[in-house]
Amino acid sequence: MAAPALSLEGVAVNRAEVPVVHDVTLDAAPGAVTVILGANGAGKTTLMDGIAGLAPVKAGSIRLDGTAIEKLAPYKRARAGLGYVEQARTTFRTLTVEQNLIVSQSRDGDLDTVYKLFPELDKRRSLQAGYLSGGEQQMLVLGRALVSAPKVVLIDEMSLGLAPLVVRRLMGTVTELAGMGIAVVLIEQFANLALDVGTHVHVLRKGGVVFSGPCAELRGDEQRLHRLYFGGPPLSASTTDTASDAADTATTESEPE
Ligand SMILES: Nc1ncnc2c1ncn2[C@@H]1O[C@H](COP(=O)(O)OP(=O)(O)OP(=O)(O)O)[C@@H](O)[C@H]1O
Repeated sequence: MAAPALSLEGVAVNRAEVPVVHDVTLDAAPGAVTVILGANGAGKTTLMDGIAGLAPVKAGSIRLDGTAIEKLAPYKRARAGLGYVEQARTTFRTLTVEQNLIVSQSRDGDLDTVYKLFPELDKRRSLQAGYLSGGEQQMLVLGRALVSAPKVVLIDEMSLGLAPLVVRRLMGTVTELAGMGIAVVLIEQFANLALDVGTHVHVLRKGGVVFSGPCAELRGDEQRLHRLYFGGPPLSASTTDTASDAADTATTESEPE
């Protein structure tokens, strides 16, 4: 694997003084999609907020291209190359599509790349963002992350409330972002869609990582995913053995306390 663009070691994140995420260690490689899965309330958004500086990191280290960022203000993390596509799908509704992109643009950011990726936005450059459809707004949010010329993009539940066709279209875009050399970290409610575009996956339960391994190992295995999300009796030895044999990189699976 290439040297990680984003590297977390022993990270703990609080919400309103309450410990939510604990001891998370993971890497995200440039040019790859790293998937974070877990049930509602597992701590996925809290982890993303911790990485972006919107929730306090109480322990551990977060490195972006080798530089520690866990103590930096959110805007400094953004400047260092961290893009964050939040669940809230925020745009400046009264600004045009183009103005929305310009306010997020960094010196190295390129609007043409966004318009090429999203011809829908190209056609609506002069339209106020508030008039865009849900899918187009999500494209604009992704576009805003892209014009900041990021090394890493965190994407939190971009499919929320969107039609399946639009979600598939956006998943294709995620692959294209990785193709540009960006390290993408993807949280997604539709686990199988995420596992299709991802290379590595980490499953969170009760704020801790209970599985880390190749996406291929969990793809299509609803039973195993369900057990990882919610706990339960261990799978039969033969099932576990087969899955482990298929893995081409290290897999770890553990139970939270
Ligand atoms: N601002 C907050 N103050 C206190 N507790 C919070 C706050 N935000 C989230 N939590 C709690 O932290 C835990 C993790 O929430 P989080 O949103 O990170 O989970 P998630 O895995 O992203 O869930 P979902 O898939 O539903 O978005 C939950 O128990 C939640 O109630």
